[in-house]
Amino acid sequence: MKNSFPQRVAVIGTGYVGLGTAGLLAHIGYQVTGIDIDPAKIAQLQRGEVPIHEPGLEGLLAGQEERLTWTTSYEAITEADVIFICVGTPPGPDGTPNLNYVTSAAASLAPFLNGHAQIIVNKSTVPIGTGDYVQRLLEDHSPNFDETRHRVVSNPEFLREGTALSDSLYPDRLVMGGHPDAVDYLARLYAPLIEQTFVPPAGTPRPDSYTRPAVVRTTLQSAEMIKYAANAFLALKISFANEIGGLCERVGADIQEVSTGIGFDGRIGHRFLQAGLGWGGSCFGKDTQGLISAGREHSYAMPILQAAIDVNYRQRQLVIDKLIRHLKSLKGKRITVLGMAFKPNTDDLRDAPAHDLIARLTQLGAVVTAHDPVAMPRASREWAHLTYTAAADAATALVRADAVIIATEWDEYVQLNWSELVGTMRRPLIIDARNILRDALPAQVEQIGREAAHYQPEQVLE
Ligand SMILES: NC(=O)C1=CN([C@@H]2O[C@H](COP(=O)(O)OP(=O)(O)OC[C@H]3O[C@@H](n4cnc5c(N)ncnc54)[C@H](O)[C@@H]3O)[C@@H](O)[C@H]2O)C=CC1
Ligand SMILES: O=C(O)[C@H]1O[C@H](OP(=O)(O)OP(=O)(O)OC[C@H]2O[C@@H](n3ccc(=O)[nH]c3=O)[C@H](O)[C@@H]2O)[C@H](O)[C@@H](O)[C@@H]1O
Repeated sequence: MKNSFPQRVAVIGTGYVGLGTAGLLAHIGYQVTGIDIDPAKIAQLQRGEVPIHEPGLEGLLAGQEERLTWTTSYEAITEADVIFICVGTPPGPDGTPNLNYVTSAAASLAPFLNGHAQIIVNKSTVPIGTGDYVQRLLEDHSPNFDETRHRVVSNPEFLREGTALSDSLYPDRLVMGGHPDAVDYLARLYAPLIEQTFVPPAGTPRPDSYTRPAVVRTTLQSAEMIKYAANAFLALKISFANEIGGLCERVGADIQEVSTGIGFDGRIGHRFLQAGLGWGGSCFGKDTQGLISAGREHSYAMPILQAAIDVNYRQRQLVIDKLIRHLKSLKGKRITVLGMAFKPNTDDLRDAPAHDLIARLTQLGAVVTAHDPVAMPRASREWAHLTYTAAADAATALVRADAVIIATEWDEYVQLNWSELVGTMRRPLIIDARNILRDALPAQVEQIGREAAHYQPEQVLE
C-alpha cells in the first residue's frame, strides 16, 4: 500500500450511511471528501446544512471544515487511500436490488484511480457477487487498474436510523470481507474504532458497558451475505412477534408479556420482539425481497422469508380491520394518523406503514388528518399523491376525530396528556398500533397482540 496507514478517504453517496461514515471518519482524524451526484444536497452540505434528520449528525459535521469537504466532482478519488461506496440500492419492481447507482459510482470513480494502492470499500447493501462485479467494472474503466493494488472490500453497515451515530461509534462488530491485505489496511483505518481510542463526540458518550467491537474478517461473498442475513433475521424476529401477537389477541394472552418472557432466554433475547405495525424503512422490506430474488436466480425457494414479509404487511391491514370493527363504515369518518416516519427520530418515509394506512383510509372514504414531529415537510414533497390534512401539532390533529391511529412511537406521543386529549375527540377511540400507552384512559383503546381489556373501554360519545 502507498501509505502503511491510510490518511485520505473519499465517501461516495451522502445519504444516511455516507453522511455518518464521512462524519465519523473526519471526527477520528482523517481527511474526508464526501461526493454526491445531487448538486442540491452538496450545496446544502457546503452551507453547513444537514439534508436529513438524524440526531447528533449536525453536531458531528459542524466544526470539521478543515477535515471534511463536499463536492460533486470525483477528482478527490485520485488522492484517496480508501474509497467508500455508500450509494442507494433500492428495490426494482420484482424485488431485485437496483445496482444502477453502484454501477455508475464504480464507473465514475475508476478513471480517477491512481497508480498507487487504493482500496474500494463497498458499504451499500448489495447482492452477493457485487464486490467481484465492481472489481471488474474498475478494471474496465480505469487506465491505472492493477488487481494487486486496487482491491474491493465488502464492509457492510449495520447502523439504524435514529441512532446512527452511536451505532457507528460503538458497533457490535465490524465485518470486512475481501483479500486479506486489503482487509488489513481497512482494519488500520478503523483502528481508533476497534481500539476505542477516539474522543467521543459531544452528545454521544460511550455507553457504560461498551468495550470494543468484534472484528469479523471474511471473504467478499460472506461479508455481503452477512448483511442480508442480519437484516432478514431481525425482520423475521419482528414478524414472529407479530404472528404470535395475533394469536395472543384471540386467546387472551398478551404479546408484551410473552416477548418479555421468551426474551430472557439468552438464545432468543429481548430485542426486536416488539409487536405492532411491523417493520418499515428502506432496508428490511428491500433486503428480505433482495434475498428472495437471489434465491429465485438459483431456483431456491425461501419460504420463511416470504412468510415474514406476508405477516409484516398483514399488520397494516389489521389496524384498518380494528377501526372497521368499531366504526363499521369509514366513509366520512375523521381519522387521525399520528406518526408518518417509519420509526421515531428520523424523517425517513421510505416504506413507512403510515403511508399505506393513509392511502387505504382515503380509499375507504375516511377524512384523514396526519401529524409527525419532523417528517411533515418531507411528506409534503414525497407523499404529494396522498390525500390528508397536515396538522400543526398532535393535539390539534385529535380535535373532533372519530379515531386516532398511533403509527409511530415518537416520544412526543408517549408524553401527550391523553386523558385530557381524548375529551376533544368526537369519539374517543385509540388504535395504539405501537403499544405505547400504559395508563388506563377514558377511551376505547386497541393495541396489538393484547386484549383491549388492559384499558378502560369507556362510553362512546356518539
Ligand atoms: N439507511 C440506513 O439505515 C442503512 C442503509 N444501508 C445501505 O446503504 C446504502 C445507502 O443507503 P442510504 O444511505 O439510506 O441511501 P440514501 O438514498 O439516503 O443515499 C444515497 C446517496 O447516494 C447518492 N448517489 C447515487 N448515485 C450516486 C453516484 N453515482 N455517485 C455519487 N452519489 C450517488 C444519492 O444522491 C444519495 O444522496 C443502501 O445500499 C442501503 O441498503 C445499510 C445500513 C443502514
Ligand atoms: O440495513 C439497514 O438499513 C438497517 O436496517 C435496520 O435499521 P432501521 O431500518 O434503520 O431501523 P430499525 O430500528 O431496525 O427499525 C426498522 C423497523 O422495524 C420496526 N420494529 C423494530 C423493532 C421491533 O421490535 N419491532 C418493530 O416493529 C420499527 O418500527 C421500524 O419500522 C437494522 O436494524 C440495521 O441494523 C440495518 O443497518
